[in-house]
Amino acid sequence: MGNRSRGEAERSTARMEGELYKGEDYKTEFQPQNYLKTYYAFDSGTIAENEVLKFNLNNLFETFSPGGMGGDILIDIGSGPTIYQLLSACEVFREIIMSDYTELNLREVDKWLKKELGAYDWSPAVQYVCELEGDRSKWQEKEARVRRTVKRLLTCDVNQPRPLGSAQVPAADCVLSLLALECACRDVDAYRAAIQNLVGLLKPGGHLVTLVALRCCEYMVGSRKFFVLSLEQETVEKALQEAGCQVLKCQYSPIKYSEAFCLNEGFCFVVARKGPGA
Ligand SMILES: C[S@@+](CC[C@H](N)C(=O)[O-])C[C@H]1O[C@@H](n2cnc3c(N)ncnc32)[C@H](O)[C@@H]1O
Repeated sequence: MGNRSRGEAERSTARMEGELYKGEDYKTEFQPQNYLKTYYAFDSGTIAENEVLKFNLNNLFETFSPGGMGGDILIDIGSGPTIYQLLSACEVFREIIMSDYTELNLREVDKWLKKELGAYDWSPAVQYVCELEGDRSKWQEKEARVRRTVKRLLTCDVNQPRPLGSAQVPAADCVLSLLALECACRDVDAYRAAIQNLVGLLKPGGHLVTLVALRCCEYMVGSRKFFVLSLEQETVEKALQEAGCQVLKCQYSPIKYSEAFCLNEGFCFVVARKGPGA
């Protein structure tokens, strides 16, 4: 067995047979750099993944352009190692709180916030959003604005009634959660509960913004395969309504990731408003 332990050997055999990681596994098996390389290479990456990112950035731009939604506090839930989701929102919220299930993802974000050596280069995505806003040359100002606006990095678990645990966090004007709930929830009941947990973080009248990969069952991060809950657009809308929200927008696109990385059938980008009784 050379210098590999028996445990390691068993683990790698399990992987070859297609072990599906989920839940707690995120803390040990989800490698931020592999995730970024595969899904967020943008200019130098694969066409399908670029199209998904553009769909996402275009919708975020429409949602958070000046004159649209804005306010004091935005909480991003399941941020992962990424900051692209804040490029439009940073212009219209005073304070952004980011959060993820794993410390490693938060560390990766922190590297970028502090401009540390080895931090991910988001400049192609930043330039793309600046172009949508009308001036591609302002990308460094936007990066500075994201760095100024993100005030806290917290751990979270969407499966808990209080996803941010004991952290003292004011009720939010907006909760953003992109591509995270379908990874975190083991079944539709858990998904419904997670939506309610996120709605609980909002002020009445606040907005929940979410992007869902539809009919997805798994995705790759490096050599690790992760479970994804398969969701239909109707299931997403119904969960939001049951949680006391009014669905204001549900933008469907048939685009897919590259099959080698992720099996899904389309996406929906949803904006919902928390009702007074929720
Ligand atoms: C596919 S990534 C999405 C990351 C990022 N939001 C994006 O748009 O690329 C899924 C994220 O969900 C997080 N996650 C997994 N289980 C979770 C849980 N129980 N609560 C909150 N986040 C969780 C993972 O750590 C990971 O960062």
